[in-house]
Amino acid sequence: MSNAWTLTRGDLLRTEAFVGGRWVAGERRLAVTNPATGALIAEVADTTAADTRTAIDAAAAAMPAWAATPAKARAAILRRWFDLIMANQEDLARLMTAEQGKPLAESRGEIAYAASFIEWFAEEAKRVYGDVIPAPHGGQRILVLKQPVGVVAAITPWNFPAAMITRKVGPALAAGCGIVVKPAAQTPLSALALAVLAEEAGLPAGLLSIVPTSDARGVGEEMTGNPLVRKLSFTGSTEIGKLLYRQSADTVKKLGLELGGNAPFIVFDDADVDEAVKGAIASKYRNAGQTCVCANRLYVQAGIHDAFVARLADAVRALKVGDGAAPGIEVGPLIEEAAVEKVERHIADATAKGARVVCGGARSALGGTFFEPTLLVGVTAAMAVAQEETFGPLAPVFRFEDEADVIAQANDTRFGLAAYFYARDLARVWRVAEALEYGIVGVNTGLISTEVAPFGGIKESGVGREGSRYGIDDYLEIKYVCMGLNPV
Ligand SMILES: NC(=O)c1ccc[n+]([C@@H]2O[C@H](COP(=O)([O-])OP(=O)(O)OC[C@H]3O[C@@H](n4cnc5c(N)ncnc54)[C@H](O)[C@@H]3O)[C@@H](O)[C@H]2O)c1
Ligand SMILES: O=C[C@H](O)CS(=O)(=O)O
Repeated sequence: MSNAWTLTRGDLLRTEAFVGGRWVAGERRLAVTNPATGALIAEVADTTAADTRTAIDAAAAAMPAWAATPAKARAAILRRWFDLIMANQEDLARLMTAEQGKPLAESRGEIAYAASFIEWFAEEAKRVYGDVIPAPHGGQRILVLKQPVGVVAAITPWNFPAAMITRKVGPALAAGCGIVVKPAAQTPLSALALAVLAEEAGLPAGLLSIVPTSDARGVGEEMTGNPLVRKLSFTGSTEIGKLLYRQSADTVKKLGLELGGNAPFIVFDDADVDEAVKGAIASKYRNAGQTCVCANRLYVQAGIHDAFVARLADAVRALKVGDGAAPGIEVGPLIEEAAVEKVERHIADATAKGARVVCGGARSALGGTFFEPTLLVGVTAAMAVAQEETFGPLAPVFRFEDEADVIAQANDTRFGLAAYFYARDLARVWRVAEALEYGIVGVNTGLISTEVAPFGGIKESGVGREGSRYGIDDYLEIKYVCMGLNPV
């Protein structure tokens, strides 16, 4: 590892791929660099579609014994994995900050969040209940069984290199499935380290594979085309989600799609302004604005607009930008140059159409992919930020007059993942929470991420839910058994 850190457990920095229970070096290598410094961290095995096929075959072979394992025994292995992840939280956080760039405090938080899905689904594994239904005819028994869906393929993004993986692997293994994971090429190290600990926890060989690759298209085609794969779980952009949706049609796979967002963040006149500012900072600038549930549009009612903007500007200016490995850093680098260019494009488009920069607005003097936390006012629906997901540290503020108007504006998007609003009038809270067309609504809070709640979007933000007691359903098939008791 070529940056300043050392790991307590050096074996957590794995560069081989984990394929069908074997660590394989592969013929090609994939470079992993630190977005804060540009330094090479490691070169990992660059796997192929053939490796993915091998992993799928291994998962199919390992599944029957795993599905036949008593749920309590499966749960015990998942629990041991949870314990190992938490025992190695610091090393895993350092790896994550090195490859993804988020501040170390956020990485520690993500490791705990990622582990919580393993803990949660270890418990859910023991509660996969069926039904016995009163038969309409005598001499019959009607049963409903729930069985594992089959081999699962997962494709995950770079912005949450651990949590987006355990949010899929947890329920898959709990349900009795095997799973093959293709992490983002930018952040494979966290995924491989999780596999080291899964193996240590006693997960039987073949049930989990991690296939880093520079050939996302080829591996994706294997995952979506291989008939042994019965479910595809994807987290990433809506554009790629639609592509994978189409590719999965020929083998009629179950799909879990966690896609892009365009979250409105609405502040009504009766809001607690200080709390709203705290929520806006938490929602907008977490992971340098690179989360699917980041506030993407801030709507502020006319009566408190100026007071809110002034206090938000003070808070934005106070954010500490730098290498996430350094103490006290709150905003790290963006993942790559293209991400910075998108933020610049959104700012240029907005200011050209009349918006004003209150603070930030340009690349950081730190250079590289660091960008100044930015606040714009005078933003309108005619600007790109109104319809496109910025995925960077840019907060565009729209002024609004009345509730019906702002709900119409907030819902005027093809996305429907997360929305937030601050208000204290109880009738308004109910009206607005029910009127917003989103899978997730935060009321008087900017942070909604937890394993106990169903996470997912509507419209072009996706299909299905992850986490919560609902999250295991998509990894199960329902079988109806009609049992005649009068043998002919
Ligand atoms: N809804 C959610 O829970 C959620 C969570 C995180 C990120 N996201 C979204 O993801 C996007 C940012 O992440 P990203 O840049 O990694 O997204 P992305 O869609 O570019 O990549 C996501 C994953 O898909 C893979 N991929 C890319 N092209 C592929 C192809 N042709 N076939 C198969 N796989 C392919 C990538 O290698 C990566 O592993 C944003 O839109 C964000 O909103 C959504
Ligand atoms: O980027 C999307 C993730 O799902 C964010 S989180 O789960 O809300 O932390």
